Amino acid sequence: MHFHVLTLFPGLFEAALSYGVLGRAREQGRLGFDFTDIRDFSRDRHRTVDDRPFGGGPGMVMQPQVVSDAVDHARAGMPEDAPVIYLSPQGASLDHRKVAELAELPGLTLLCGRYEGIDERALEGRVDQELSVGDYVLSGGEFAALVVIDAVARLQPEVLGEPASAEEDSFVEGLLDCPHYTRPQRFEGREVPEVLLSGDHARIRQWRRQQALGRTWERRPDLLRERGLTSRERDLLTEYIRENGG
Ligand SMILES: Nc1nonc1C(=O)N[C@@H]1CC[C@H](O)C1
Repeated sequence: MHFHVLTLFPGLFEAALSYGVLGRAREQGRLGFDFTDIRDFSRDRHRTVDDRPFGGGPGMVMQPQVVSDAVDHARAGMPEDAPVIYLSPQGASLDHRKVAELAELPGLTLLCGRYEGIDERALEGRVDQELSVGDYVLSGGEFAALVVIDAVARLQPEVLGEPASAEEDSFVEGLLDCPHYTRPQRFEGREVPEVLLSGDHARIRQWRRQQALGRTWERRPDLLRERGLTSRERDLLTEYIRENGG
């Protein structure tokens, strides 16, 4: 999968995408990245990219011509059906369903704003989707773009060492993840749940599913309401609630 990032700070991405599974996938050619400095498309000798907002008010707005030309440059090198996505609080909420949808695409062009944002005419003329990583305001779209890249890239085949782990992540089944343990068996007086030491894989699978159901019920009941439960899951959750004094 190929990503083209449009930003005023291309250097910010180099280090962030050089570590862990993403760094390895990049080295192995399983993920491709291009970074374009939006400022390269300014037409004045001061390389200006922003200006004061019409109607007054605080802050600055990114100019439509600079942004539009930068998007055109990026789009020319991307597959036809690679959407241009603008990161902004005004966008649709990024969730697992949206991530899974984006992961099916041949590529993504990610447009990162700064200041108060980008002139609306550039967005109307060049942007396919607006996405928000949360209901708060960041200083730029770059960290939001990194969230999208990480979440989408890890769903690509062979990016994760063990593909199964992507399937078992939180939200894949609309549930939060179960708790995880490693050595030592006893830490500060706390034991690893006996079932995980049993070697009984069917029992372990059931316990993990029950823990995921229970934690989702306790911490994110909204996800359960949205997802619904099979009768088997309902039985597991009922037993969890009984055993955990819910
Ligand atoms: N929340 C978010 N999800 O995606 N992007 C944001 C976000 O806060 N963007 C900033 C708003 C103005 C500045 O230009 C960049």
